Amino acid sequence: MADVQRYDNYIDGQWVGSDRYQANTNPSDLSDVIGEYAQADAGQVEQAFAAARRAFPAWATFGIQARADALEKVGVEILARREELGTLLAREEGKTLPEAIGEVARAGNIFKYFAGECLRQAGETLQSVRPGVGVEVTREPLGVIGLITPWNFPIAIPAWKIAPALAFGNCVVIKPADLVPGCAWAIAEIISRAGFPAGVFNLVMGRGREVGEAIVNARDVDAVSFTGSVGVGRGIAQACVARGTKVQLEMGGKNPQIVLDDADLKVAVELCTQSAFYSTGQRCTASSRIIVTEGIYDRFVEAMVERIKKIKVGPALEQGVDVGPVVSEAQLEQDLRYIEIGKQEGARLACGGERVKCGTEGYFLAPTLFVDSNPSMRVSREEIFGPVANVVKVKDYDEALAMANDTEFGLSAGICTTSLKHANHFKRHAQAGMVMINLPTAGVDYHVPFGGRKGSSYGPREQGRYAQEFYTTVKTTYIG
Ligand SMILES: NC(=O)C1=CN([C@@H]2O[C@H](COP(=O)(O)OP(=O)(O)OC[C@H]3O[C@@H](n4cnc5c(N)ncnc54)[C@H](OP(=O)(O)O)[C@@H]3O)[C@@H](O)[C@H]2O)C=CC1
Ligand SMILES: O=C(O)CCC(=O)C(=O)O
Repeated sequence: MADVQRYDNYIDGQWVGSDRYQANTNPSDLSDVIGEYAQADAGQVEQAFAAARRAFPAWATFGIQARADALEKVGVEILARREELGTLLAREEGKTLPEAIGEVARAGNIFKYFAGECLRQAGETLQSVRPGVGVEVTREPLGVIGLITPWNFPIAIPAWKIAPALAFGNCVVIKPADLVPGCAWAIAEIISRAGFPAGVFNLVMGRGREVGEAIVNARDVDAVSFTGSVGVGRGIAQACVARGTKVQLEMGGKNPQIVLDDADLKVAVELCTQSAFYSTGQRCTASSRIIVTEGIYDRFVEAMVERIKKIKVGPALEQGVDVGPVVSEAQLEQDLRYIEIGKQEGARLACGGERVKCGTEGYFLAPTLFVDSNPSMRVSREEIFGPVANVVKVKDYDEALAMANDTEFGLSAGICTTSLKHANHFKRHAQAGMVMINLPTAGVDYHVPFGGRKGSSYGPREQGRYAQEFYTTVKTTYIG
């Protein structure tokens, strides 16, 4: 471990070391240590907030051209380094290299998009109901924002929280997931050279129980944006609401993917494979709940199993690999536990279910499909967050729709059909924040709203111009 590089926190424009460092390990090859990353303590989190608070008044009124230029610079550099950063992402998280490069490109484009948003901020001018009085409605930054991000999108999710926060004039303290600090550190390093004043952006790495909680409970935090598990998200919401701190949560999903009798079978199989297994199923938009009408059910299951057998599982950086490893031992244990639960509940295991041996020691799991499941099984109701999906047979569209909506979540919902009538009806009646017609439930654009209903999300949407709802506050001015 002698030549493993150490990476520090970034506070008030300085790289700050720690007495504790955590190894960042490659889930495709446990002998590969990417680096050692500083673990912040509560004192450093406090310093980061104090620096952000000091920087806020000047940043809030910084010229919009200079703000846009700095964000544009970050986006351009991320895009220029997409292969290098994609390799880092694939190493630390386990996405395949093409997926990882795609995610890096998404992050670069997000910074460029929000560079443009700096210049597009607009208000409204109205007449007052009182003669001779004018009314203006404008938006202002909130102050200092705490950002807590998960491991499954190590660069895109930090980007889609950092970029709007800074674009709209806020200062930031971010804690990335301890499993994958490398990409967030790389963003911080780029930001450190892009022209932002000291204290505007701060990176504090470490465990959620320590650094995450210190962010949520910081005296100086004006708002918290979180993506991760339902349990942690709800705890953060309670702490924030108790203090009147604005909060935004993106959490789990149990996204339904309906396949109707009239679907194009090839299209249906391909998009269900994408939804369930690509990115190792580790997406809150993944679909592990495939609902199929009885006329196509047998043909669908047979074709799906054939397709899954062609999926190549292996190290994320190996050419031709479709599905990389599970991110960690804990997540692998969770996936295997659900596979056992599915078997005990009486779902039929059509393929997968076991670990896969590759040339390196890593957390490889075969894409797993349960069939003949029923909707009350835990594998049909609970988020697994791995390459594990199950298929349920229904009579017709009406039953499929009712089953799709019968969940505590509401992030993404998909339908595969050639019927315009059913597609239109589903678009209107699916209880989800995002609806996909003849497309996988996962895989979203960066310039349009992202978020869900029910237990999946809380607070305003992320991404695109809708991001301003969370990152700004509205002021109404009356002019006599
Ligand atoms: N919706 C989504 O996009 C995601 C959903 N999940 C779901 O969550 C499950 C568990 O994954 P996991 O990584 O443990 O998710 P967590 O919710 O634990 O982690 C998300 C982020 O929150 C931090 N965190 C953890 N505990 C606290 C806390 N008490 N206060 C403040 N921040 C905290 C984590 O820190 P750290 O991990 O560094 O300790 C991480 O940065 C998955 O199996 C999946 O079902 C997971 C990831 C993304
Ligand atoms: O499907 C996508 O493109 C985004 C998914 C996502 O944001 C998540 O899993 O947290």
